[in-house]
Amino acid sequence: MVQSSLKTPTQASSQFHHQKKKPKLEVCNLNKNFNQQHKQLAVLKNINFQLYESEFVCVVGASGCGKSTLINIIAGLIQPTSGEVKVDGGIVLGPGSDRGMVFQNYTLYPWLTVAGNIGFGSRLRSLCAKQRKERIAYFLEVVGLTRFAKAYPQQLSGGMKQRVAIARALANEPDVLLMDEPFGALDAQTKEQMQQFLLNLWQQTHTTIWMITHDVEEAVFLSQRVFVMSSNPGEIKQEIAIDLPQDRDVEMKLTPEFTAIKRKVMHCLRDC
Ligand SMILES: Nc1ncnc2c1ncn2[C@@H]1O[C@H](COP(=O)(O)OP(=O)(O)OP(=O)(O)O)[C@@H](O)[C@H]1O
Repeated sequence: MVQSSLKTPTQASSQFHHQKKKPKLEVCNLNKNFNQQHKQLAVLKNINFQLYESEFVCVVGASGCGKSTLINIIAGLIQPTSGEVKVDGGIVLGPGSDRGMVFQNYTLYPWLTVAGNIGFGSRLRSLCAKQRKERIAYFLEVVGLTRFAKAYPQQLSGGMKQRVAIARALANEPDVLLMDEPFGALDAQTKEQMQQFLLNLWQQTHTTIWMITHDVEEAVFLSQRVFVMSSNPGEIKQEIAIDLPQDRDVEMKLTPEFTAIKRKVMHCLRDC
């Protein structure tokens, strides 16, 4: 049942406190070189990190530092030059339904309705019709789009499309949700609404999330840890713990505590 796989905030936060055991996602000694003009370009160098169950981690770094290359390797879309990625201890050899993906540019299927898009994942398609219908209905409700179940993507706003993309990824119950600048194409107001939406969703489901963003404020607002990447080659230069209460709303962005952490991340980025 869908409901049983989602945790109440209380269950989720108690789980969060004894999480530091087995990583959900692990990246070990990872390097990636590309051939550019007959030379080997080292794009990623010695990337190592662990992501634990129910964590929300954001990655920031200058354009071209290798963030997309890294997420594509974790997704299994490209192979590393050396090193490995593990999900729940198993080595990633290619794309898989254990990793959900949400990209900046809405990757919905235009010929499917909202409900059809949400029900598209391979884990969902393996369910019987009744269970599948229930799960689609549940996730339509979670993202507030029940009324739009029969609409097509072209009839939706940018924020709604991204909510469908997030619902589609979550409905497939991935072990890790990978997001590549999911709100990068949205206007400032919609982006802020979507940040709050994602945070509320994470507080309900406590899905393990690894997200790339260019927006330092967004990274601090959403995550518990921020990885700052340097360029040429791309390395994780620093990991900054976001020591803010778990219950967050946009007003928090105006507090001195929030501003102090944001400044720390920005300085770290500048020094990279
Ligand atoms: N297939 C490829 N072949 C050769 N070089 C590549 C390839 N893909 C990426 N690169 C190079 O790797 C580097 C990192 O690119 P990547 O897209 O991962 O950076 P990024 O941090 O995601 O950038 P942005 O924030 O602008 O999206 C760049 O110098 C890019 O030119």
